[in-house]
Amino acid sequence: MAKEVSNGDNNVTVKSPPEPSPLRKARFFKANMRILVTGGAGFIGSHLVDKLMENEKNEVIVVDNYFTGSKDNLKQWIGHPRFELIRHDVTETLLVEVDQIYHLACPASPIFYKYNPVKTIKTNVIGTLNMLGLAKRVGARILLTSTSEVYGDPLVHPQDESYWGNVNPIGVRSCYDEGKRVAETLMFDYHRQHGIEIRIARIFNTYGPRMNIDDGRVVSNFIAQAIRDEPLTVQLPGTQTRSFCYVSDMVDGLIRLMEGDNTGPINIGNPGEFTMLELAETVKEMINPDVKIVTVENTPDDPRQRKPVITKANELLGWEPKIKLKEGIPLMEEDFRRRLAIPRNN
Ligand SMILES: NC(=O)c1ccc[n+]([C@@H]2O[C@H](COP(=O)([O-])OP(=O)(O)OC[C@H]3O[C@@H](n4cnc5c(N)ncnc54)[C@H](O)[C@@H]3O)[C@@H](O)[C@H]2O)c1
Ligand SMILES: O=c1ccn([C@@H]2O[C@H](COP(=O)(O)OP(=O)(O)O[C@H]3OC[C@@H](O)[C@H](O)[C@H]3O)[C@@H](O)[C@H]2O)c(=O)[nH]1
Repeated sequence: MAKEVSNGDNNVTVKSPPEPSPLRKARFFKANMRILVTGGAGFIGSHLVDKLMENEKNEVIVVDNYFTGSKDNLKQWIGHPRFELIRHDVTETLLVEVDQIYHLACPASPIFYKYNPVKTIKTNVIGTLNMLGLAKRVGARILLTSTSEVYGDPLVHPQDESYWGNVNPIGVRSCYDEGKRVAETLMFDYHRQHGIEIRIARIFNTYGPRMNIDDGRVVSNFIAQAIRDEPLTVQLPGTQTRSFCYVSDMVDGLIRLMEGDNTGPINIGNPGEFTMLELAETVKEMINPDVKIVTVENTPDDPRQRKPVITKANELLGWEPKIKLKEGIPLMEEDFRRRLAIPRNN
């Protein structure tokens, strides 16, 4: 039977999704939602797990290969009766019975995704194919954490979801940004061809506690450098911009998207836009006014500007970010100081 599903802009007719497990309708079945989080041992994934575990009706299964994630991020849940942790690589098939899949597994920091680009693109393509196959078999709804990197080095500013992007298909970032673009394509093909219930979030730069200290992304770099009294390394020209979203706002947006009726893609990010020099100045002023700011060489294809239009998230999900950069930095500083064992002097 055909069903109308909205992608926010226009309605497309798709097949009904596969039937969910009969257990969901069983009379004596405990009304738990079984939720799979791939990449759940990572930065955003572990915060998402914390939020999902707050609901006593949720059972959460995390699969992760620990490439950039860590069991430490989930230590409060290990041994909990509603929680399960599986070491698994999403490029291999997975057989579990679940109702929802949050598919996050993929290295996100440029230094990590460029480390083994063939593995990164396999994770994005084969990994997403495997998770869609699982969603089809068990009738689960699946959410993909896509990225603002699908807009490449954008020629349109700020970026809304109708922009198709300006991406180098053969560059050093392509394993990630083209990988995510194919992952989005696979999501829509499974949706149209097999009626899978899909959700696509285009995440803009997100920061917060629990990021790897040596993750390599700009906010974690600057905060760790300021705490260690090392120069803040602004990559040239320094006028390139990003828009930074605090992780609790991100998790709220992802859950709203999963629970809502729209397939997306929907931008989730904080429209507050900063140059990298401004970010360095802010971190210096807030954490260590004596620290030096130096400029260093950049890497190829670094996007020159990025800022989300979040009208869709606002209107369709009732979502907007709450935490400003100047409120988020101290929360991250506290976490980094604890992990680095470097207390504030004053
Ligand atoms: N943080 C951001 O700014 C941002 C922006 C846009 C999109 N995203 C997307 O959000 C998701 C999470 O990002 P994050 O910042 O938490 O990164 P992260 O590196 O902290 O987390 C990624 C997790 O995926 C796991 N993983 C990687 N490859 C895997 C594989 N083949 N099989 C199983 N697990 C695997 C890692 O071990 C890690 O735990 C990613 O899909 C990323 O592309 C993040
Ligand atoms: O030490 C640093 C690190 C980075 N930078 C600059 O900071 C900007 C942001 O770089 P990051 O490495 O934090 O992240 P990018 O925005 O390039 O990519 C990110 O985009 C969104 C997600 O999909 C991923 O988390 C990641 O790919 C770049 O312009 C980079 O040149 C510095 O100036 N100094």
